[in-house]
Amino acid sequence: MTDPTVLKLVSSNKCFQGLQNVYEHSSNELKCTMKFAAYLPKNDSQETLPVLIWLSGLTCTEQNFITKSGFQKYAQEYKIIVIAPDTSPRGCKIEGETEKWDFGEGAGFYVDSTEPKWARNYRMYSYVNNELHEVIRKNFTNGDDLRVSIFGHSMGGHGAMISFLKNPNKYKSVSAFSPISNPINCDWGKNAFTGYLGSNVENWSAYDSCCLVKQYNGPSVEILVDQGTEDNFLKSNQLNPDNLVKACEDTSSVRVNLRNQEGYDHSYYFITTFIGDHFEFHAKYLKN
Ligand SMILES: N[C@@H](CCC(=O)N[C@@H](CSC=O)C(=O)NCC(=O)O)C(=O)O
Repeated sequence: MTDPTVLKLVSSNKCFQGLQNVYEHSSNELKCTMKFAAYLPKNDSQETLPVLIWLSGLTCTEQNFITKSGFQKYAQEYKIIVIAPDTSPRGCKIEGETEKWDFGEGAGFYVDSTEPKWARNYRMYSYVNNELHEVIRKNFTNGDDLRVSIFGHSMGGHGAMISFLKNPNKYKSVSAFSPISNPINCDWGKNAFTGYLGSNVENWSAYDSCCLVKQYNGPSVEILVDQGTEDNFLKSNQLNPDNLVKACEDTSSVRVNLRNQEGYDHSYYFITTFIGDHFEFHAKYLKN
């Protein structure tokens, strides 16, 4: 086994005084080489900075968020390290892995697969919530306790929500852009969960935010969700944010602040418009 915390620097670009870096490392969870992006704000103090993990959507790599969202301005302003991993293992030579854009490579759905064909490599849930935390602790902090929050877009917005709801002790806050809110009830989710988790739908609820809010036992939380009203994936019932709002009505400990943003679509033009609000939201929790 190689040490996943040993990083190779792939690229480094100065951006808003800090550095936008991309690293490569050998993942034990995914059994392949993975890339992830790390924005490191300029930090003249000795203080360990808090961390925000971004999870991207279907078809993305570690590049989409860092090249399209313009988040670096806010990461430097609030002095928050931002980590953006790839969305699946790559190059595992699994038959059919690259045939579809919404399953396999680029579409790990942030679950730990149980179906034998995928179970060895497709473990994005454990990669994000365990291995990546170890990598961050060893490389980007002074050994201090981690202060980490999590957010994401679409498949990654849902990945952020389930990561938080299953690990309230690991994260300070959570937010999402256009999340696939109820995957067990939409075509993308049904297809991916059948492939990764098998056809027994009872096994799917462990990775569905609408089911998880009902079992949530952490401290009271508010999830910030931004959703564009002109989002084609909203119109084709892949996202279903109202199901999440409804699921939260039955619990007192999870509240969703769903902001329907008039005229915006599913793209990074939407994300870049509201990314500053999400940094302001997370900074409140990370700095306390
Ligand atoms: N190829 C697809 C569209 C794929 C797409 O829109 N992906 C979104 C995330 S969708 C949910 O997870 C995305 O973030 N794309 C990357 C980008 O840079 O925009 C199609 O043709 O419909």
